[in-house]
Amino acid sequence: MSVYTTVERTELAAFVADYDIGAYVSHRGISEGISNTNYFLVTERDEYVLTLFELIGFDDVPYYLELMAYLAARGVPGAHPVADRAGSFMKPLAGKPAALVYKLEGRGVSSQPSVAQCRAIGATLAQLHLAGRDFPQFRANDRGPAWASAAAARVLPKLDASDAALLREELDAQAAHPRALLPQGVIHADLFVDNALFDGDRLCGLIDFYYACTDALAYDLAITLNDWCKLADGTIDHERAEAMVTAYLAVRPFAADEREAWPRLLRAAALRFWLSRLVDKLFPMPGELTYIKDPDEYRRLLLAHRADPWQLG
Ligand SMILES: Nc1ncnc2c1ncn2[C@@H]1O[C@H](COP(=O)(O)OP(=O)(O)OP(=O)(O)O)[C@@H](O)[C@H]1O
Ligand SMILES: N[C@@H](CCO)C(=O)O
Repeated sequence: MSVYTTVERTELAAFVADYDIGAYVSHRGISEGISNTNYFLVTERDEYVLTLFELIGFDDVPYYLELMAYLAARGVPGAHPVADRAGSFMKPLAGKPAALVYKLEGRGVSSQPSVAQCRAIGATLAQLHLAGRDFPQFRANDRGPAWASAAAARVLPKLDASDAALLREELDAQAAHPRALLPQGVIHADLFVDNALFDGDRLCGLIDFYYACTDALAYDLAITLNDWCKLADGTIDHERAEAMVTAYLAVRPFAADEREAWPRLLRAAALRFWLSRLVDKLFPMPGELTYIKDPDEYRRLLLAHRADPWQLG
């Protein structure tokens, strides 16, 4: 359920009147999604998604919306925010930061996407990285190395000896090769299967840019690959993975240092979600909107990448 803030018809009709999008017709809550309140909104002119940000503050929301507009203007298929008559993408609604984006066609894909879908995501991620190169704003990764050390300090006392050793070893291995030295740019940072809409094998667009930041570009491909290409047993489906990487590299070839770092980046990406899921599981926040996903999925993936490093030829 993802309607945390209820908005009444009259309130929304007044909100819509600040935009040049035709008069309010109807709205209904969207059940998918975890962090924000989302509604489908119909006006006399078109259909939109209205998001009320539950966990992101007024100061932070504009970065994401301006990035989404910037990427969409450069042809990256994805959610495109709508500006109000004053030119702003964000407006307060029910005391929360809120935004309208154009509704994309398509629907979410299954947890085991097709090879063609993986290829489309690889190519589009590379396109996003190229399009974002000159985006003028910088945002540090909230889930970067400093966060990882702090998160590890919290969870380590609660892990068994073997998991604690794995976590310590992996953090040390990653710290010895800082990703900050690799080519940097805007990354999506959470391009999981639930953040892309497809019509069959045709990609309609990317959504949920709310972890986007500046970080190593190749790391973003590693995050994406881990989710799109993982099998239920925690190993990687090589056919899907090859398709995604080949499609990415055809648009944006890796530099030599990215190729060398690749096996380590796959581990870094697995570590990041193992850690965030561990924190959510071990320190559930009463009343907080956290849906707990299985940390073990990512521990298994980390172990698989350590046992079978993928060296790019
Ligand atoms: N631009 C869009 N066009 C069509 N549908 C959208 C769009 N944006 C969001 N949706 C729909 O709304 C659902 C929830 O969106 P989203 O995943 O961004 O939720 P969230 O709560 O903001 O994020 P998260 O799930 O990461 O916490 C999506 O699964 C999708 O069905
Ligand atoms: N994609 C994340 C949750 C939302 O960021 C995960 O699966 O752990």
